[in-house]
Amino acid sequence: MDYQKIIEEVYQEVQSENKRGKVADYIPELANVNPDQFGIGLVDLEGNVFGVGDYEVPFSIQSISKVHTLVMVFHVFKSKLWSRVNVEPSGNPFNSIAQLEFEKGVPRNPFINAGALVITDALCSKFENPIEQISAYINELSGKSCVRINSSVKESEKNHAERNTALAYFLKAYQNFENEVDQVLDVYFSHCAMEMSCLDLARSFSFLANDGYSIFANREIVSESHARRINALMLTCGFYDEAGEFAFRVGLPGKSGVGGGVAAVMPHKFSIAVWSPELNEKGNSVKAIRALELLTDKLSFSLF
Ligand SMILES: NC(=O)CC[C@H](N)C(=O)O
Repeated sequence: MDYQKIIEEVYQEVQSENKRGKVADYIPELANVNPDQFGIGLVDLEGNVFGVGDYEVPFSIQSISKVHTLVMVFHVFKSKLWSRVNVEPSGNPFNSIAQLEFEKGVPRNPFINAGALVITDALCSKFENPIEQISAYINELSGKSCVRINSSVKESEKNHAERNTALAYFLKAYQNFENEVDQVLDVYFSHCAMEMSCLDLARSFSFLANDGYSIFANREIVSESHARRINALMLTCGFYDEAGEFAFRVGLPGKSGVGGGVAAVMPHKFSIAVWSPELNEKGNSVKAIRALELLTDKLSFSLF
């Protein structure tokens, strides 16, 4: 399979269609990125890498980091975690407050903000220095030291943290939050403000395409059955209230972030990350989703 040729074709087609969206500005620092950037990085299970466009430019991974933090806790907490977070698609925006109250403080899934805050809280209970642990973990998955926390993005989000702070206090009111709200939010904003390139991000997701074994870390990260469950969660919940649409159009487990990135896996074949900062109204990258749709069309396979 000539992945390089295929992603170059996809890149050209998406560029010529030039579908536009709007860069996230509720985190003001994110609005300062050049909206024309666009990159695709793909890694196969032998470790061959393929890339086109801005695939080596670091960008803000935002909610894609929720997959890494979930994996860290999945391993440690096993089934106990699932009394604190559900595994159902939310059908609501990622920062919905109404749904959390309606469901009595148990978030729908680990990828909406409320669920990710529970996961980050669990990491704070487990580790003395969670930020360092998360960075080291992602570096290990990528097989190199590539994670950098952009402190301007972190501070920018901290200064506009009303909704996430409200979600954290709601969780605390329902006794689903063990640590101090400010401490957990600081760790959460830090992992959202991590920057990586498409290529390094694709490397960090490779184990999910490979039954849990990372060829970059040279070890089993999670068991084969856990890898299947994490992929199921990405397929059903990875794109918030657009998860159905992504499964319909693309058909791969994946996760988006408001920095404009999408990471996805084709089990037993490859992992891929696509980045373009302009978003649709659901907070997902317009060009990244289109690129993945064209890719699975050209490959004539997806999960289905
Ligand atoms: N969907 C996202 O990428 C949201 C992440 C962002 N840091 C937030 O908490 O709002």
